[in-house]
Amino acid sequence: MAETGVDARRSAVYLLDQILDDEPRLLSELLGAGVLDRLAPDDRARAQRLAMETLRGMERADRILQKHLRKYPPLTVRNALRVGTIELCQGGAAHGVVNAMVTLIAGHKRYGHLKGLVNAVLRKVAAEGPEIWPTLRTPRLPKWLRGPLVEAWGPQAMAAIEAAHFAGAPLDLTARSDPAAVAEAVGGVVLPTGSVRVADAGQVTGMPGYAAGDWWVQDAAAALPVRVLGPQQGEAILDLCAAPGGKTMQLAAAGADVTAVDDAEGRMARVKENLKRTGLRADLQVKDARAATGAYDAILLDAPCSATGTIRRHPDLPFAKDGAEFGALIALQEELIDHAWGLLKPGGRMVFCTCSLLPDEGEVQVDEALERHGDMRVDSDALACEGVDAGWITAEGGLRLRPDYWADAGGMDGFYIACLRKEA
Ligand SMILES: C[S@@+](CC[C@H](N)C(=O)[O-])C[C@H]1O[C@@H](n2cnc3c(N)ncnc32)[C@H](O)[C@@H]1O
Repeated sequence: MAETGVDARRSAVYLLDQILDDEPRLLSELLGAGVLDRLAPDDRARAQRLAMETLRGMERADRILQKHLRKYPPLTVRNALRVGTIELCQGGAAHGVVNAMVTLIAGHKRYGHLKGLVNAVLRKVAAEGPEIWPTLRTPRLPKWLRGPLVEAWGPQAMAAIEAAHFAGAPLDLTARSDPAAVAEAVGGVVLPTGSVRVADAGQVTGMPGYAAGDWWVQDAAAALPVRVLGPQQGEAILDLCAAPGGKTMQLAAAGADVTAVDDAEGRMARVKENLKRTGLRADLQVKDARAATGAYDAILLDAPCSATGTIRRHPDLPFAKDGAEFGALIALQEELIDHAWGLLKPGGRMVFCTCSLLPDEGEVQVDEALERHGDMRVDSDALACEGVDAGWITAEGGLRLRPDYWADAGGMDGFYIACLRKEA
C-alpha cells in the first residue's frame, strides 16, 4: 500500500535542507521561487507547516535524537529524522510517521542505504520521545542573535520572547471598514487595538470575505503604525517601502491620497493585486525611496530591517541569517529617515517603524535622528491609540512591541514605532 503524506514530508525535508545549508535560503525565497508549486494545495500547506514546526522545535528534536546517533548522518537524513521526531512528539501516529520517513529515505538516490538507520532511530523516538519532549527547555535563539537581544531586554524577557517564538502565531486580519463584522464572518475575535484574530485558520483565500476584499492579513502589531499616524480623509500621504501593501491599504481605507513607493517590482505587483481585491486606490511608484519627491502632510516609513520581530511567523530567519547584513540595513534606515524628512511639510508628521527587536533599528535610530534634525520632535501623544498599553512606551517616546506581549491571547510581532513631528 502506498504511504500517505510522503510528498509533503519530502518537500518539508527539502525546505529544511535549503534553509540549513551552508549557503542558506529563506523560506519566503524558496516559496517565491515556486519550489512547492507542483504539490497539491493540501500537501503544500502541510510541507510548509512541517518545515516551520521542525525549525521551531529543532533544538528539542536534536536533543532527543543525539542519544540515538553515534555520528551525525548527512543533512538530508538528519532533517528527515528531525521532521519525524517533531511529528512523533506532537502526537503523530508512530506507524504512519516511521513508515513515511523510511519510504522517503529508501527512495533517495544517495542515501537510500540509510533507511535502516531511519527506521531504527525513529522507532526509539516513537517509544520515548513524546514523554521526554515536554521536559526539555524552550528552544533558544542561536547565539549571534540571542546575545544582543539579552543585552537589550534582559534574560527574563528573552525567555518570554523565545516562548512566544516556540508557540508560533495566530492569523491576524485588518478589516477594510468593520472589524466586528469580519470577526463574526471568520469566527475570530476583535483585539483591543482593532485587529481581528483567528486561532485556527485554514486556507486564507477560502475564508469568508477574502474574495470580496473585506480584510487583509496583517499582524496586530504591524497594523499599529498606521493607527499611530492617524491618516485623515484627503491628506497627501507618502507610504515609503510599501510592499506588499498592508499599510498602504490601511491608509487608502482611511480616505487618504496615498503615494506608495517600493523598489521591488515583484513585491509592488502584490500591492497592485491587493488594492484591486480590496477596491482601494493608491499611486504606486517602483523606485528607490531615496529618489522619492514631493511634499506631504504625513509620511509612513516602514523601513527594511532585520525582521527579527517576525520570528514567530518566520522561524527560518535565525537559521538562514547571521546578522552580517544588519549594519548595512541600519545605515540605509538612517538615509531613508533623512531623505523622507525633507519631503515632509512643516507641521507634518512621520511615522518611522521597523519589525525589529534590535534597539539599533528603533530606539537608537530615533535618538540619533533627533540629534541630526533640529526641527524634529517625538510626538508621544500620537501613541494614545485604542488598546495601546502605556507600559509599551519607551524613554524617547516611541512604542516598543514585543512577541511576548499579549502572551495569553497569542502574542504579537515585535515592532518599533515612533511618530516624529516637524516644526511648523
Ligand atoms: C518591511 S517591508 C514593508 C512592508 C509594507 N510596508 C507593508 O506594510 O506591507 C520593507 C520594504 O522595503 C522595500 N525596500 C528596501 N529597500 C528599499 C529602498 N531603498 N527603497 C524603496 N523600498 C525599499 C522592500 O522591497 C520591502 O518591500
